[in-house]
Amino acid sequence: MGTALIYDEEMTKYKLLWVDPACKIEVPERLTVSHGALVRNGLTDRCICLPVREAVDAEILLVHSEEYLEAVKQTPHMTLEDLKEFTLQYGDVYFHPNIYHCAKLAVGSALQLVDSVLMGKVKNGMALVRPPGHHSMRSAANGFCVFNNVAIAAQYAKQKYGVKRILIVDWDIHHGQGVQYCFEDDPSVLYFSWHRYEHQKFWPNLKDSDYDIVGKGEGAGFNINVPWNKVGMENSDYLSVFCHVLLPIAYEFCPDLVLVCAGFDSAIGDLEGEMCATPDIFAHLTYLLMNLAEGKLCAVLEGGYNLTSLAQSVCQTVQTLLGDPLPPLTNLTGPCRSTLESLQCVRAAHRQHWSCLRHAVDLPTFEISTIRIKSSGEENKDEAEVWEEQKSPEEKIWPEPPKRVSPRVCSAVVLPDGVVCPDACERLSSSEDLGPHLLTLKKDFLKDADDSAVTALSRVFSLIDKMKNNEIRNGLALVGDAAMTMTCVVQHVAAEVDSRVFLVCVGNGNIPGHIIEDGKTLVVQISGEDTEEQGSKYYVPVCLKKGCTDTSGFAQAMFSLLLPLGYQHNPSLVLLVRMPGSGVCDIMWQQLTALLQSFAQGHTLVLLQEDDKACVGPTASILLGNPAPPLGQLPASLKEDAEAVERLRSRLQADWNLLLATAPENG
Ligand SMILES: NCCCNCCCCCC(O)(O)C(F)(F)F
Ligand SMILES: [Zn+2]
Repeated sequence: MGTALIYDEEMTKYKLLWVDPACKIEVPERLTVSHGALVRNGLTDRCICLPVREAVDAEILLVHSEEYLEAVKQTPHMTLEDLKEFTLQYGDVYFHPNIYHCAKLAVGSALQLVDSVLMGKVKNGMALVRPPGHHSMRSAANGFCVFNNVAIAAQYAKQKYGVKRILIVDWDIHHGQGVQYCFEDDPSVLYFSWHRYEHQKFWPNLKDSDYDIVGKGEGAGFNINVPWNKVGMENSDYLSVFCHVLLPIAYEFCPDLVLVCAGFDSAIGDLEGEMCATPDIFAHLTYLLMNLAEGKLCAVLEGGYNLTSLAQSVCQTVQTLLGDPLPPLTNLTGPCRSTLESLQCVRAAHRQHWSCLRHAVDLPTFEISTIRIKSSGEENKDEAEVWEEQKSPEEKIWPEPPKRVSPRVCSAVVLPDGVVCPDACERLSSSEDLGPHLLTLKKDFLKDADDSAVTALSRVFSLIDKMKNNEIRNGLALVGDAAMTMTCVVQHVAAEVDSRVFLVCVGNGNIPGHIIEDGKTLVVQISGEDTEEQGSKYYVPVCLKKGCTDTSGFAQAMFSLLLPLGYQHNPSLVLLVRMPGSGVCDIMWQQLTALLQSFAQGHTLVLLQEDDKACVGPTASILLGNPAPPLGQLPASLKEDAEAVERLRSRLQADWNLLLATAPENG
């Protein structure tokens, strides 16, 4: 199944007709440059382009009041003066004779996208729309928004398809208060938003946007606000919020559909957001959401005002939806202090609502956001602050996101004769010669191994060589001795200068010390064996009381340990080994295999032990880019497991600061 793209140039046919500094950034070119970039990068040809349609009244009334809809209906016939008059009743928004038509198309585009995903015609998609939607409320336009495209899409999905749980992720730099108000008492819609807040000093200046607003009544816990109290946030900040807040809760919630308020004013270069995250971060944010709801993800454009970073971010998002390998994220320096304070506060506010947070170390709730803004007048600001505001933020520059090339072959496999090669995988031909390096290895490691083991190892090595040359994206090998093969592979790869291996070992089995000491190989071992005391900076033994059968403990280790470590290690190869008798369930194994494709541009080598040949099919399915099945709503993990993971994180976070989720006590 493909990726839908919905766009129509009709939605460029309205603009600001008078002087209004607050609205002048919302221009038609936002859509034309975004779509133009997709065309130029050959991405529109790879998508399924769906036609737009106008939303009908009944669909708009899923969220908005009749009186508001009636009022907006009058705008096409208004004179310029009437339009100005009409606009005055709302904030930071403008009307135009054609905006009602475009607003219906924007809603209709979102609904077309939901239809095509939920009817199984496409696997995911993006709608490039204007006017945006997430600020508009039941009876009010606001913040360039007329109808709440994504909120209507959520209600529509519930009503028409009986969707039980919907996750809305709003990565626009502004708080989508319209979405929050629409679902604040609704436990079937989990709304997550991060937004520039600066202790309520930033638009829309609402106390309702703070971290302690968690939803009401039945909806308590289903509204997550992550305030950015400083500008200049980077990729590390965004990733740490995904790893330590959004993903654990989202997996516990287990949505049937994911909607994204895809605003790109949170990217570098945008004068509204003033953040420093680069466009390629959206490739990762999109990917991290694609293993929820079996990949049913609908992204709808919201904001984004720097036409260069907007176009690049849109392309990064669509390329990920199409299944292209993710770009490497370099120099992740870890979250800043302000982010840690926000993380700490949000996790504290939601602890009582989500079991994944229940055992988090005791979290004092910072009073950071109770620093109320002094009375809004200038008189309280010292001249430095006033000057600061008047100084225009300097022109940001950033590198063009790297090209993301899909190798000719996605998945290559090495299987013993008699084991069927899964569809769409390429079996490595047995003609591969025994590389020279092997003969030395044979002496060192394989002296007593039989020829079939040596042959299998030579083929595994050629899988690695093909990944290095980007001839294949990933590989899977069914071998006689997974542990021995693992050791040889690490040895082989570590011998190369700029190689770094991320070894994830599921199940019991000892990891030879010598493969860890050079700092090029980071090992995370998830098992039921208590090997904690042997931990080091590069060897992270996660031991789960009930072993790998415990999905909650396993999932928690995945998000709060494995993801941050993997991002910070930034490997050139991911080696995923399933030890015999690990007890890990297939779905968890598939989720892990999927998640690890965030690293090394998808160059994952999976090693399975021969008697695990039943895992070949399910593993290959994920390596081929199919979404992992849902884990189901996750119960609380065992207290001692959660505490064990927390102890590991606190031991490791000095070396790996993406693990941090609380602000250090000292000043
Ligand atoms: N310096 C100009 C002040 C502008 N204040 C209003 C900002 C509205 C943001 C709208 C948006 O980006 O959130 C949307 F996604 F809805 F388009
Ligand atoms: Zn915005």
